Amino acid sequence: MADSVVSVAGLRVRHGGREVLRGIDCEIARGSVTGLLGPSGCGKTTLLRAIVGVQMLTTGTVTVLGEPAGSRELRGRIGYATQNPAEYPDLTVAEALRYFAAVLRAPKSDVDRVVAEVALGDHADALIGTLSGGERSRANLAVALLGAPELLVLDEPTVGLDPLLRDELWTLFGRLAARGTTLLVSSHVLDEASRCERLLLMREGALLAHDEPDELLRRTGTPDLEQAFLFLVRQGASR
Ligand SMILES: Nc1ncnc2c1ncn2[C@@H]1O[C@H](COP(=O)(O)OP(=O)(O)OP(=O)(O)O)[C@@H](O)[C@H]1O
Repeated sequence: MADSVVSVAGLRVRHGGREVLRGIDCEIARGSVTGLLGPSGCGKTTLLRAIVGVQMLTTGTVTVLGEPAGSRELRGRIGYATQNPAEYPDLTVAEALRYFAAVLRAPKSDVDRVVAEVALGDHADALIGTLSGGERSRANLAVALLGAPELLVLDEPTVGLDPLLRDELWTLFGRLAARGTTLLVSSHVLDEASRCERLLLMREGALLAHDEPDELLRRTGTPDLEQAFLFLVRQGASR
């Protein structure tokens, strides 16, 4: 791919004697929103961790922004929101963001920007320990947006959010991509897939497809992405 931000080749990862990534090859283009979709336990978080550079690889290579994943040079160029963030219940949202902005050497003005982007303005002075689940996941996302990283890796950022907030976040992802940010967003909700420019469909540690949503529907001859996923699973099973 001409301008690929992430390039994964022959990636295998074992956890406790079991192979959880079984030979992944994929490329992610600059300024795109790529959805990583698949059922719980299929290996999405392990793949994201490999891209962010915090996962031991068994074999294969992962290159990010031209550097091996995990390189020092990549610090500050990647934003990562995990599913289980470290939480600071005794800090307010703004205090926690000011702390992370200092650690990441992001400008102070970033705090107000990211609070507005995740629509947490009314809760900026609330203690994190008092936030609802959805507010907490938006605070977590705000940390990943500090410093305007080139690549954003978001592990299930919309879990527990109501449909309106989910829609607002997907609109934000589109806006960030339009500015040139590359986003890789995992989800196990297939209806979110239609909001992505490209999809990585995953099952049992392998990629079933790496396509645009429309192309996937055309290729499988199915009316929606859920049916397309089932078609690909059954096709794989019958081989
Ligand atoms: N540190 C670990 N040690 C042993 N097994 C692990 C470890 N981390 C993950 N696994 C296993 O690897 C598999 C893939 O896990 P992973 O978290 O990557 O899946 P996932 O698709 O992100 O799931 P979910 O959507 O539920 O978060 C699972 O079977 C999980 O139990």
